Amino acid sequence: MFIGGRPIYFLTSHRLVRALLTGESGAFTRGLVFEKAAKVFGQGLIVSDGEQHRRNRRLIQPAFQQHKIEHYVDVMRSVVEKRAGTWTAGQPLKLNSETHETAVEILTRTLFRSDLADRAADNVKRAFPGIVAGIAAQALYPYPWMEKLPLPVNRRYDRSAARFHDVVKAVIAEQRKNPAQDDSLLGTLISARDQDHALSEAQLRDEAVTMLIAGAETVSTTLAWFFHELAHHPEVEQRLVDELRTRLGDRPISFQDFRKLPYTAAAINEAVRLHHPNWFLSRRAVSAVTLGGHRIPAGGEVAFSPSTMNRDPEVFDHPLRFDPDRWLDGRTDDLPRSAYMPFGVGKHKCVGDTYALAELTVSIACIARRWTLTHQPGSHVREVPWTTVQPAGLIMVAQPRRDGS
Ligand code: HEM
Repeated sequence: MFIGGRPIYFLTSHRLVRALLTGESGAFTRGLVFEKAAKVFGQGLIVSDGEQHRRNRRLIQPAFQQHKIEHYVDVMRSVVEKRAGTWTAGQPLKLNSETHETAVEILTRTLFRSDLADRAADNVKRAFPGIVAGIAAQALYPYPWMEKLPLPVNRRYDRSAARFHDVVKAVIAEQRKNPAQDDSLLGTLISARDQDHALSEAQLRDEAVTMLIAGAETVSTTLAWFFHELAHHPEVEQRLVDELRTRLGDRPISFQDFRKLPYTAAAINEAVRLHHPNWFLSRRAVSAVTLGGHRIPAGGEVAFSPSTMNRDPEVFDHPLRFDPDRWLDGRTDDLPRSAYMPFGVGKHKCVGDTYALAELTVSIACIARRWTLTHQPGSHVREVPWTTVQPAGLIMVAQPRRDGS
């Protein structure tokens, strides 16, 4: 395929994608998609490469250790319960907006110190739409000079990115004054040291912005698709709610409960498979390389689509069917390692994978025990590839769940 006259080598084989991501096939850097987003991500993990990436990744990883996630789970639960507590019976909900606002709120409240999170959350939410539209539009421009045109989408992107950076910078300055006793994600990044190397102020800003954007878009769309599927599969919903009720009773969910919820975990895994948020990821060849029998020149762009790979009929039977049991009844036990890589592999594997699964589990447990969500009559849901694959037109109606239903 071609974008802006530039050839893109599109991989459809999961084995080749694994070889690409693990470096087995030769050396690759981040490539087109990520470079386009550097205006907002700066040199954050998702954009950087080489020694800088390796060093920063080592410093950032501890912020996602289990004991940290256990603490974030309490924050996640209180945010979701508060948000779902504002819904009223029969209220139509633009579900993707609901899940997005909730995800942004969770990220700001886990990332920033609690006394600074409120103001930051409001400003971050306001800047988000302009950033998301800007990233998506500029990634699709056929020619780089189009980014400089005074188009409304470009101007709004610049303004929103500047606002986003200012908010994050102000919080960092505040939190750096008093790093002791700071158990927020940013606090962990501020205190992180590796042979006396610490993250600079600009690096802290880039990493915080990266977490906010990479973390909110992915989880929120997955969650919206999850409830879309649940509404179409009442038998799955019933088993899920039964499991949540039997294993949790009326008590609030904690990190320790996760392993007691195998059916919930399988349903989440199935939603991530069927509705993977990333439809287009890329790399660039450092030097000429042969991949799947094709020669890719130095500088050649190579792309792949997790959304499409996860629907490969050679890997998954009835790939378009939402079927959590496929993860429980042995059908997927012998999949090759490369066949299902929802969080990627290799040095750029998702740093927030455990965080993401925790957030999905907590959100589902809090919402599904309290509400039944059904599609608003007449609503027509479509997949729209944007920064993630969006569920356009997803309007759902909330009804309080009755005992036994
Ligand atoms: C359902 C949720 C999520 C999915 C499916 C997902 C998926 C992925 C994938 C496939 C990659 C690798 C991209 C590549 O190789 O080019 C990635 C990277 C990344 N993700 Fe996630 N992600 C999710 C949630 C999150 C969350 C919640 C955060 C942060 C709190 C996060 C932060 C990142 C970062 C920073 C990277 C870049 C890591 C690096 O390059 O070292 N993600 N994610």
